Amino acid sequence: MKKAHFLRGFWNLFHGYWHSEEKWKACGLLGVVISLNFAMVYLVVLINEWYKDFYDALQAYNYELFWPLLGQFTALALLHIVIAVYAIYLQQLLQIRWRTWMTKRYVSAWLNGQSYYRLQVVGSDMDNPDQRIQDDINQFVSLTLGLLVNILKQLTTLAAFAVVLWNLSGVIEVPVGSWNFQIYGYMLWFSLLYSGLGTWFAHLVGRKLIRLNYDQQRYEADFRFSMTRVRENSESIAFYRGEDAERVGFRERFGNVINNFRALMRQTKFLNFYSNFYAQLAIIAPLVLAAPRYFGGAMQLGGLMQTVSAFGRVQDALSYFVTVYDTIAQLIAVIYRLNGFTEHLDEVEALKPAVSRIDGDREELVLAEVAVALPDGRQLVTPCSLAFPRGSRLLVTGASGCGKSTLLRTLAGIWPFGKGAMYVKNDDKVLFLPQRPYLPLGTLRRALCYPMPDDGSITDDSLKDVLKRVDLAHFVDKLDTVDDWSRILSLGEQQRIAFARILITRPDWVFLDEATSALDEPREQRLYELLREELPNTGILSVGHRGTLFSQHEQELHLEEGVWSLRSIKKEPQPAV
Ligand SMILES: Nc1ncnc2c1ncn2[C@@H]1O[C@H](COP(=O)(O)OP(=O)(O)OP(=O)(O)O)[C@@H](O)[C@H]1O
Repeated sequence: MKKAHFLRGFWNLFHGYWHSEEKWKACGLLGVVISLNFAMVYLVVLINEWYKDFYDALQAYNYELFWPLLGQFTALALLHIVIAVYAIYLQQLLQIRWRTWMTKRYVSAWLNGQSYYRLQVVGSDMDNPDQRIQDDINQFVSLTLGLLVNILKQLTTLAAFAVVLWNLSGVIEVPVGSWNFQIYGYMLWFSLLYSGLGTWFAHLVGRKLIRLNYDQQRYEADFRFSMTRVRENSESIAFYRGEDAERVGFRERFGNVINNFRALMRQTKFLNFYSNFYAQLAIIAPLVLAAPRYFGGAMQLGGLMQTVSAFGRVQDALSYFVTVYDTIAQLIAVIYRLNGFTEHLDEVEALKPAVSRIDGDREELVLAEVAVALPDGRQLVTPCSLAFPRGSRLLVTGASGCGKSTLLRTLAGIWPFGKGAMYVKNDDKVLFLPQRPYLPLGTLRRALCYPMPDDGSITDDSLKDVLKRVDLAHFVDKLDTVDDWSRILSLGEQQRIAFARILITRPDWVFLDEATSALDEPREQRLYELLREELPNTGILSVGHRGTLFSQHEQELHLEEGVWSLRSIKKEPQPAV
């Protein structure tokens, strides 16, 4: 990612929370966290001064100062402990608030306008939205806050100890030929040079980690996702005895995880060699540099110890960017992924529904020039204009793959390719039933009421009554049983639950996409008759292949190679009983 892209990407993700309704609380909390960190730096400066007094007292065998100085240290250390604990606690508090805010935003963007579905339709869901929301937001918030607070803390440390080091360094004379150069604050210059070079080398070694970290997360998520799919489709795979095929898939995906991790290990090894070497060298460097002044008598033991400690602090502060390289690499990868996800969400959000619902005062449902296309622009159904009176029944037929389900998706407003309008009466309820009903996790009551909340607004008696009507009387005592109902109920039973939902919702129009495909024919007939008795004014549009469906409908909309035709269905005379 280019630097400008990275900065823009960072800003896109960062600024929202800090301009939100929570901004004042967030700024207040951040202010306290930063102040506590500054206080810690101040205490470390005091401890550094204490070093001088303490070692000078030791060198002078001054026992009278020994205990008071230890007492002073204890007080400083205790204060430091309390501040350090609260600095982290409050930083975590800010982190959880920020994460909550961002997660809410992303979850609602993902759910709004059926983006979760559209991402799949346009093929952009390859990159695991669940991981973006659950893991990447968390990482973004914790890494950003950590970096922000630490950078400020290290800069303050640098400034404070640069002054200390400058004052302690004195002057060193460097003979060059016949000249004697006097260098003021030479220890400070040396530590700046040392860390500057260190950071640059770390960049050379560490930059490959950015891409590798990004890929690692992606490969891990793909591997996890492939296993989730096996769990979700366990029965089909077990019937096919598809274990070997799955094993091959797992091996490939896990192979990607491992190969990338090996590359990551190699690169991290180089970086670790380098950063450890760098850190060890930083221990002896100040001793070597201060030695001439100490042995020359210009500095006491206290001064030497204070110098070593101050050099270490300046060193730590400057080399923060060396040790933190890995974190920055991770943050860049997270920013890259989250921005990619945001862009995909924006793209699908910009896709308007192909067919818009227009509310009016007509008593019928009217399709005006409804045409359906595929994502690549090919036309699937040519423009179609029809009117259905309230309570009428239309059967959509046609060869497999001709576009029946896609026509229903278009009318439901979830398919973004095509055009036209659907006119319905104000506030008419329209319900769409897919072939495989979705049953949420939880109680049977919740599955039955879905997508309405199971808040008790529908009485137990009416739920039980509906269950009996759709031939699920044996489940009436299980309304409050929590389970994965899509695993327990057969597909036919799930389809009967979906019919039960129609009776509960009482829509004005219902669109059924092969919603009885798993039922035996007598049951299918009974359910359609039940709808006729209970909801005589509800218009029904069904998609299906079965011949038995004809007797339940009045008209047939036949699709053939994108062209539609409408005909009435003649009722066969009923045999005399
Ligand atoms: N997301 C998509 N991207 C590209 N093509 C798609 C997509 N979804 C569906 N199609 C194509 O659209 C065509 C119509 O599919 P659709 O599911 O509407 O057929 P159908 O008539 O309902 O078939 P069936 O009777 O087998 O259920 C198919 O050729 C299918 O491959």
